[in-house]
Amino acid sequence: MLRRVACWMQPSPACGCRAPVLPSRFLGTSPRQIPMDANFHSTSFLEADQQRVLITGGLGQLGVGLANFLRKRFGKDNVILSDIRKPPEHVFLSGPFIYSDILDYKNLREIVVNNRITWLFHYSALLSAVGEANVSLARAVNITGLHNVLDVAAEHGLRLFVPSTIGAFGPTSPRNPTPDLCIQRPRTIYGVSKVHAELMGEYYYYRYGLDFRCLRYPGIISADSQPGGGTTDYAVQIFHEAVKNGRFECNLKPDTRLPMMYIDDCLRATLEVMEAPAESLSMRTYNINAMSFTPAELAQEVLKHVPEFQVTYNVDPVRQAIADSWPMNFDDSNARKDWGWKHDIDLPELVTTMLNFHGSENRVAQAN
Ligand SMILES: NC(=O)C1=CN([C@@H]2O[C@H](COP(=O)(O)OP(=O)(O)OC[C@H]3O[C@@H](n4cnc5c(N)ncnc54)[C@H](O)[C@@H]3O)[C@@H](O)[C@H]2O)C=CC1
Ligand SMILES: CC(=O)[C@H](N)C(=O)O
Repeated sequence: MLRRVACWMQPSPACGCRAPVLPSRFLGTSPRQIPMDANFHSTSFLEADQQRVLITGGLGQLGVGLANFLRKRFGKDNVILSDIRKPPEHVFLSGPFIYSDILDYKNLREIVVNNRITWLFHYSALLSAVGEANVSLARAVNITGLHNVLDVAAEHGLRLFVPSTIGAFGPTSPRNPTPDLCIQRPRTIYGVSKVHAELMGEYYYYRYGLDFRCLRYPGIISADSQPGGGTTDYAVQIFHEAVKNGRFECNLKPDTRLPMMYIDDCLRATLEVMEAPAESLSMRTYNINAMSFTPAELAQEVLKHVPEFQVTYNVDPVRQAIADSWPMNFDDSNARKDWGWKHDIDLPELVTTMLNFHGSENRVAQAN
């Protein structure tokens, strides 16, 4: 018995004992358990080169950008965006879109089978602030939904990417900097569900051989998509308001320091870790980082381009309490060492890029 348990505690089944079996719900109506090496989902070598990708929760801040990015790599028709919301026309016309509710296991399985999916990027989630406003929904989507995704991925031999977050740490974690491995006792349902995702993914890797890969993202800043209800949202909204109104009311205190990243770096990191050779990964979950700033520092940088810009502060106590428990700086040295992670965009380039985007949008809007 002890020998069997020890087998799935090792990353590779080198000990010569039986391959691990899949959890029982993989078997549909059959009571039998099928060994993982049964190979009933085998693909030819040629097919294995051409990934077929599914993105869940793809209509949020990050999913459409990820789809565009992956379509350049794998071809438009090989990347399917999915969500429970109705896509805007430009997204619907830009490539395959499908309805997928991650709480519906059979629907998820049908999509994976019918589309011969090989890689799954699991983006569906309720973020930190909306999660606190609706804990039971956050628990369902972020935890039960994850279980469905893990099972489908393990059953069909998918490579699975699940993003985690700086929010997976809490007030008892070291905050400046926060290493990959340390105490994780988050105080939000979002953070708790992400720690759960990290641990379950790692467990499925050791137990069932699931190729689970996970990055802890900092707050992500994007120009052409809106944030979905998080604590770091201010760092996206500030640019829109600076260009449109010349002023911004910030819901965090001026000295609240958080790790942040421009979306292009985030999406590149995501593809890089998915393409990294398995032997280069010493862990299944990595911190990634680019920059770290406070609202006051960000406002100062914006002021260099918009001299009349004014910031006021009207602190949201829920978001402030969350931010005060999160990392201030993120230690991503393992990602840099293992698979060569390197960010491109620092604060000055971020501000120029964001203001240029919103400036040109504004000029187009005024001209029309
Ligand atoms: N945006 C950020 O700053 C960061 C994001 N992340 C993670 O990256 C992922 C993507 O983030 P965002 O795009 O910002 O999130 P978002 O909140 O903007 O989008 C999440 C999407 O999930 C969908 N969704 C909700 N319930 C669903 C269900 N039952 N079935 C299928 N889809 C459902 C929503 O309709 C929404 O389009 C999330 O897992 C998030 O935790 C991690 C750290 C930072
Ligand atoms: C950092 C995140 O995970 C997200 N943007 C949030 O603020 O909830």
